[in-house]
Amino acid sequence: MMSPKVYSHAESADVANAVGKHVLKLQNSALESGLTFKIALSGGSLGKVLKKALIDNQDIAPKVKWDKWEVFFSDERIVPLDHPDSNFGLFNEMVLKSLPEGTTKPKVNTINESLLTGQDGQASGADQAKDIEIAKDYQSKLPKDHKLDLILLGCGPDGHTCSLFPGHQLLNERNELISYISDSPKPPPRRITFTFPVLENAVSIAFVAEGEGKAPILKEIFNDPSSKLPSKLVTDIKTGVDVNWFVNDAAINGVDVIASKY
Ligand SMILES: O=C1O[C@H](COP(=O)(O)O)[C@@H](O)[C@H](O)[C@H]1O
Repeated sequence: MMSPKVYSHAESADVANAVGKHVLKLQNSALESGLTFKIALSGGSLGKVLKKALIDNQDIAPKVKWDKWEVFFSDERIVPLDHPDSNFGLFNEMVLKSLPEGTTKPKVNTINESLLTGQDGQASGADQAKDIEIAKDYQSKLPKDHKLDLILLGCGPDGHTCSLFPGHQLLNERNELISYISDSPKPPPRRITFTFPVLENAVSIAFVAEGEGKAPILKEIFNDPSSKLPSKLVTDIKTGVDVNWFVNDAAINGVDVIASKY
């Protein structure tokens, strides 16, 4: 089993710089042996980090080979793509819309909007059959070997990652690569998410977590070997995935972990 590496910096800009350098490293290594770089993104606070790392950082931005990227989402909310809750929408607003004119856009795999029900897809009387169809459709977009070069993850204050929540039955899902969830404790309730078989098959996984608000959950993840939090279970994946954490100093204050600079 590879042990997770933790990279910590005091400032947010330095965390973003470290994330950007890691993305470039994985991008370049993927393109040495293949035609595309397959990366999965998350929502939440990651959007701002991606903008700082891939758009604003002038050392990194010119080295991103957007035309060779194939983008997936580690989880997505069942809402239209321009809805404020959409993880694609966040990436679009923060990153895609900021790409310099003339840049060839990456191939971005979104949920199939035509399968949404109700005005915003979250209408009461939600259609479970449709959610299953949306998950299956998204699963069909994954690479055949369901191998992603890099999965960027967040860690919620409750320890959730992707849309895998503490104690939820989806933590045990082994048959589907993409599952739907209709009872997410964090709104919106209807989502789709990667399951463990996809996470376990990645080349590399990188968590990004910042702020003192994340310190209590990082304490549990790193100080309590018996923790069953989703982010802990992913950190401890034993299939040879290279797992890294990119944090700021405030997030690991009091956490029993040896961190280095990237
Ligand atoms: O709901 C979600 O939350 C997690 C964590 O978000 P953060 O803002 O605490 O970083 C995110 O990774 C996931 O993609 C999103 O759907």
